[in-house]
Amino acid sequence: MSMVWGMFNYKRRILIPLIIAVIILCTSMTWLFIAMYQLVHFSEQKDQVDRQRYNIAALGKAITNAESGQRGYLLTGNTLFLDTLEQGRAETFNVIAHVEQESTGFNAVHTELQALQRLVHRKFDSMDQGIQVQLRAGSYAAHLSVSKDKGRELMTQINIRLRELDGMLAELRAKFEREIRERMIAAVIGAMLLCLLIILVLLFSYRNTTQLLEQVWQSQAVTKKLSHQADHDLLTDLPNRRSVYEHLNNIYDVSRHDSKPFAIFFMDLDGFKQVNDQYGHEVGDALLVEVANMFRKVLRQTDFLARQGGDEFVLVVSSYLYRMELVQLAQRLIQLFSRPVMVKNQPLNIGVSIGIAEYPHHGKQVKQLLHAADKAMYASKKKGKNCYSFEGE
Ligand SMILES: Nc1nc2c(ncn2[C@@H]2O[C@H](COP(=O)(O)OP(=O)(O)OP(=O)(O)O)[C@@H](O)[C@H]2O)c(=O)[nH]1
Repeated sequence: MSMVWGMFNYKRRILIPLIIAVIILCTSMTWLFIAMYQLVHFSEQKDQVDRQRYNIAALGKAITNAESGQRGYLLTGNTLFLDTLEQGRAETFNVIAHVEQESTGFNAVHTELQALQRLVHRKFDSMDQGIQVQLRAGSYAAHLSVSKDKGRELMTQINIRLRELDGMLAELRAKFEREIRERMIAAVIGAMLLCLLIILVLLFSYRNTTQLLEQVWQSQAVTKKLSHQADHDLLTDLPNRRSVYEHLNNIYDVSRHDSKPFAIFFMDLDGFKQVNDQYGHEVGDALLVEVANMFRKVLRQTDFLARQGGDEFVLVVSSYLYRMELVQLAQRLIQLFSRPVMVKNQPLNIGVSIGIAEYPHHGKQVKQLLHAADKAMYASKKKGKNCYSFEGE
């Protein structure tokens, strides 16, 4: 019952902390997950911005290349320069396509890029115009200086746009770096919280498990003690009358099955009442304890000794071959009282009367055998005490 109550208490004690632990666990896991997700997201964004900045630099270079091709042609008339112009144009539009592709998600950059694209188209149109005029004129035309100025102005505007774009991207990069730093801190806090929680849960479960085990051990010890008390005599710690019947029934089953004999010694102390009367019950009790110890010393491990009640003891001998062994054992028991028993510095003169009954000679049932041994013990008393008798002899 106490164990069940202990288990109930244990459950109640762990339920609330367990719920709290689960809530903290879920929160910190979600926190950690979000922080990690954002960390990856912002890192990707930052990489995208870095690629954009690289593209912007490449775009400036490509336009300059195309322009140098155009200038070369205008100044020298060598058509090889037109190849440089075309390469520059192709590179420029290739980079613009890249930049456009990468600018999804950055609205401001996208708008700025569209404005830049318009300028680039105008710049190339102006370059083409210059080339057309030169082609028609057949040589370097002086009026080309007008379109040259226009081209310069467009290039200046393009460069301004490119710088602005780069500035915007640099700001975006710094923003993403800040976000990444914050998410990293959040992730570290989440991980630490998780670790702390795991340690707390481990400590908590260790403590509660230990307590539960202690409770179980304690209740097992109590149960064992109670069961021992139920089967044993409190004074001598010998098995009690209840155990005698239990043991005899077991021995009887085995002996009947194996066709082996066993013997019951019914022993009653002689002169015990006088010790009680003369020295008091305390000394009488101590004498009973001392007698139990003296009996134990001369018995074998297979022998079973019990206190039947008062100054009566029962001994069950289950492993012997000849009756002679029983006689020798009875004589050894009687011999124990050949000298006074010393109890609380008092020499006490007592003896023991023994009645012996054997299975199967003196009875085929446990009750019958016990009765026969008891009867034989009375025969010993009648014979003058401090001796042994076999039933019916
Ligand atoms: N001190 C003590 N005395 C007990 C206990 N149980 C029974 N007695 C006493 O033991 C005595 C047993 O009586 P008897 O067996 O007639 O006494 P006895 O002097 O041995 O007499 P015989 O058997 O005829 O030799 C009684 O006086 C009981 O009161 C006990 O646990 N402690």
